[in-house]
Amino acid sequence: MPEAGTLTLPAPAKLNRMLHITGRRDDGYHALQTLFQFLDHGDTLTLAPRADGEIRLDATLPGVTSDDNLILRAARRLQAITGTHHGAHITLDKRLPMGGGLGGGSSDAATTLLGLNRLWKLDLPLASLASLGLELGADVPVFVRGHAAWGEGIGERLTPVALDTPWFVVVHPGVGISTASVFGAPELTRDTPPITMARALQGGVASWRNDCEPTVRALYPEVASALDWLGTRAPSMLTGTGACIFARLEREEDADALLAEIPERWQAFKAPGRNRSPLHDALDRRAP
Ligand SMILES: C[C@@](CO)(OP(=O)(O)O)[C@H](O)COP(=O)(O)OP(=O)(O)OC[C@H]1O[C@@H](n2ccc(N)nc2=O)[C@H](O)[C@@H]1O
Ligand SMILES: Nc1ncnc2c1ncn2[C@@H]1O[C@H](COP(=O)(O)OP(=O)(O)O)[C@@H](O)[C@H]1O
Repeated sequence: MPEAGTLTLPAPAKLNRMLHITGRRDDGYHALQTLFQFLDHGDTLTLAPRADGEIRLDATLPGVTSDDNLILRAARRLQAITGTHHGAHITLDKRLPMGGGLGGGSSDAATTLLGLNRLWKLDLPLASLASLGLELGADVPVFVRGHAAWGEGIGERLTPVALDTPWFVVVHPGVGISTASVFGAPELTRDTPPITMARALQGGVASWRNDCEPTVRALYPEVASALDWLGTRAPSMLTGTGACIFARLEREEDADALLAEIPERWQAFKAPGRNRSPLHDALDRRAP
């Protein structure tokens, strides 16, 4: 039995159903236009109260010290800005590949912010948690808001949208890609003319593409061969700066059939798309 007051919450993955790079800001960050959608698949966090004000994290991630872990950074920031005397013991069940373009670290941070807001009875509004989250990473606000969204700026200017919700097969081609390395590549397309959200939505899935894809293909041949392989089975794309790619399928049976065919050297999973984050569904099910 979990301890009274303990919260077990999902930290879902995101997909970028399309991603355009429309420019570069003075601080070096890239201006994006993107459609974010959630998957019903991700990490799980367990948050238990601690009376002594300490924050402890049980999570060993390769290459990430506890102090760098976005979960601990999110918890400490929330403690600092609210001055709360509460503490927490946080456990992470990590399922999402790191640096996969699925936003796992950002989602963990958002689940920490919303979960501790609930556990510590802070009652901070989503807008405050989203701006706090943005300090931790460009992808955190969409996970805090919890709606599929048209994202602009560096992904923090969000307009909720309802996208099609097919099944996806997500393939990890086994290479790690750092977001900074893709955004730093000289050959990256950075001048896609901005479009309106209405045009992106009207164009529909056949018109959606990811501007990072040509650069990632060139730098990471294994991602290129996974995209070529998957693309012969179903419409497929890169998410974020990779390394994960995803195929879109109408039915779960189609996803199962495709999964059965994936070459053993690549990891893969299936999940349905969601326009509302499974995190927000879980919090609603546990009314305060
Ligand atoms: C590209 C996207 C699209 O959803 O996804 P991922 O592939 O990382 O999941 C995100 O915008 C990524 O967001 P996130 O992963 O939070 O990025 P951050 O940690 O804030 O940034 C890492 C580094 O990438 C570069 N960066 C990031 C975002 C951006 N719009 N322009 C950039 O130039 C910066 O050099 C930054 O220091
Ligand atoms: N809790 C966490 N989970 C995953 N990555 C984390 C976490 N905390 C910090 N990181 C760092 O953030 C980087 C980006 O992680 P992630 O969000 O999984 O990938 P992406 O931004 O490509 O979607 C990781 O490579 C890792 O160095």
